[in-house]
Amino acid sequence: MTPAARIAAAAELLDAWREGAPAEKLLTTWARQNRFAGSKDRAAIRDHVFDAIRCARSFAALGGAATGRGMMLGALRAEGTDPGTVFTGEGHAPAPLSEAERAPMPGLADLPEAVACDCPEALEEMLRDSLGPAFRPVMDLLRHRAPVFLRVNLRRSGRDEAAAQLAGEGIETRPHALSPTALEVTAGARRVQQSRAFADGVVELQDAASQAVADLMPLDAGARVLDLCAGGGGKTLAMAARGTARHYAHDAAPQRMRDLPDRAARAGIAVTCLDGADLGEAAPFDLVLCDVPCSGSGAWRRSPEAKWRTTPDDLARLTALQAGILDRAAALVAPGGHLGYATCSLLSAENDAQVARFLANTPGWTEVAERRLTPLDGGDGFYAAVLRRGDG
Ligand SMILES: C[S@@+](CC[C@H](N)C(=O)[O-])C[C@H]1O[C@@H](n2cnc3c(N)ncnc32)[C@H](O)[C@@H]1O
Repeated sequence: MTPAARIAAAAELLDAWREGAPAEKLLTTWARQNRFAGSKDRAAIRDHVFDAIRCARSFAALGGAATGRGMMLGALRAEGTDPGTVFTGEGHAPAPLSEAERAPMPGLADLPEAVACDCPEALEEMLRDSLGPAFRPVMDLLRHRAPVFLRVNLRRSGRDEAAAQLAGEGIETRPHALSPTALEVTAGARRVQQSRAFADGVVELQDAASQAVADLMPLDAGARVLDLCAGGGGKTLAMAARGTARHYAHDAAPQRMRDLPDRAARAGIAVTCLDGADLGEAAPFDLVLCDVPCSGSGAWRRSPEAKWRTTPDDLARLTALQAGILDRAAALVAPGGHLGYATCSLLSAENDAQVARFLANTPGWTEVAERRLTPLDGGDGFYAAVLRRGDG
């Protein structure tokens, strides 16, 4: 496919996305229906679609229309390409520009701030309140792709040795300050999952800020640790690689943990998965981590659709769910033990306000650590707090 044909395909997919279809599903269906497209075409179209979703508001404004065509026009203008050189109507290129589309359009600097930085209207006030002076730089970063990070499994290798092994497989990395286990991939990211280092459990794909959250959790030798919202087990594996605690994982949707046994085996780690009925019997734990469901606003670079589709009602549902999980988790912690609370959200309502509510309503608990990370720190936005239960 020519570059212009890829843009035409992306514009059509973006129209369907604007109607509410999930981008991933649209891309899969498109690939199935257009078998002539090679892997490079599919990757380029995917990049166009996700880049445009990250910047949906500004690209539509720069392109003069909230349509797939408008967004791709805006994308070209944002990168300084004259859209007339692509929208030619030749071959499979998009139809030539209309007179209105050829008229001078505003530049990014002329747009209102919230449009220029692709802030969702529904959450603008909350984001401004939560981020304060970091609002604009954080929102600007969320318009771009996220870096790829690896977590080095210190049970298998040191960070420098892992970097050298990866370099031998054509994957260039550099250490990242967010965690002693974090490597940022600077070249060869697409090779990671086929690499020997990955197959042997030397490295896992994990955002550096997610690693920093796991680092914050207190793990004494022999401690019983429950990851209450384990999902795929990213935090469980990161914690378990650190020491000699005993690790348990649970998720309200157990199918989300289906890959955890294989990932744990690859990493040389023992994790016991518990269903809801087993939890009470296995309690109490010395540490319970609740990495709760949230808006995902800290990870909008990776999952940009949520930026436009999260409503204030969704947020109200999420904060109620988070409060319930925190209360339930607290009951599973042994006296003198710890409760970890984590989100990948930038919003106070899901973060410090949630912890403040818990502390105000639950006597006998104190906060012993807190970390707020935004993409300005390099990784995704994350919040983590560690609370200690009194001995009494
Ligand atoms: C943010 S994800 C966890 C990500 C995971 N800890 C990781 O690092 O890969 C939140 C998880 O919480 C689970 N969840 C939702 N409600 C829950 C509940 N009431 N109790 C336990 N888990 C719940 C979801 O199924 C989801 O897998």
